[in-house]
Amino acid sequence: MHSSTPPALLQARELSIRFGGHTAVEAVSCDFATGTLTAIVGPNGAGKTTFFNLLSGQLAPTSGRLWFDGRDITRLKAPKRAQLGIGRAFQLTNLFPELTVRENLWLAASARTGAGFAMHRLANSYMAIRERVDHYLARVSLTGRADWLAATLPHGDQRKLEVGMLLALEPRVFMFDEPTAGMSVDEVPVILNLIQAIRDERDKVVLLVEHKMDVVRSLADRIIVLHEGRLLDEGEPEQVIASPLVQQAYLGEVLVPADAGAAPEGDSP
Ligand SMILES: Nc1ncnc2c1ncn2[C@@H]1O[C@H](COP(=O)(O)OP(=O)(O)OP(=O)(O)O)[C@@H](O)[C@H]1O
Repeated sequence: MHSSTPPALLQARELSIRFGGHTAVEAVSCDFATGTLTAIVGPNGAGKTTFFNLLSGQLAPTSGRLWFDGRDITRLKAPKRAQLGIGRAFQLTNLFPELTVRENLWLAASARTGAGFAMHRLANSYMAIRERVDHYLARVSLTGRADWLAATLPHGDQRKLEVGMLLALEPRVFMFDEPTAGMSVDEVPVILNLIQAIRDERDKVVLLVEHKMDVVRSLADRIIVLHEGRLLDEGEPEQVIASPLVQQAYLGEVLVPADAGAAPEGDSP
């Protein structure tokens, strides 16, 4: 009856969603344990974004169940899941362009507190939020631009602000959807370092949808591969990427670098 390891923080069980006659995600079951960074990969149209939407609550499954911290959250909508601690960075849609960087972070930081109307509690809460905003401003290297309107930031800084807002929400599950998409080469390491730092804290679940295999290799402890809506394989990145089944699913998309030195089949000495 008693298992030695605690159950994973987030557990998907037989999650499926159909759009009309098309099953975009089919009976996907997997666990996401605290302290791990899982990359969700797969060819175009494999169901990665749809699966992410099922986890964050943007979509409700046709069948299956989702558990968070022992609670069945299958029917909870995205805002409620966010409140429980499932935070997702969207591609810039979470920013308020007419507010400053500091104000954006303030909104995220204050979303976690419920100070009520008692003055002393409000003052304490105000000071705590101010401290957190300063902390997250520094963490995403935006202290010097705290008073800029979000709309006027360069693209890379907007992405940093978005990660900062996610950090300020202090979730237990961090979801990143192609976090470096559209960023210039010199901006990419800043975002990757931030994600790596979250991963290295080892007390969060980090989920990443990512096409770039070098990013996956450098960050992920584990990969899950979706193909035609199904879970094709899961495990350690190098092992999964090298699997013939996964290679075949990508139908010629290059997953293994040219220097991997794979000999043709049947070419044994
Ligand atoms: N709202 C929807 N209505 C109908 N079909 C949809 C809907 N959303 C997704 N699909 C279909 O479900 C399948 C999976 O799409 P999804 O966007 O999740 O794939 P993906 O792996 O994220 O692809 P990509 O890597 O190209 O972003 C696709 O065939 C897509 O056309």
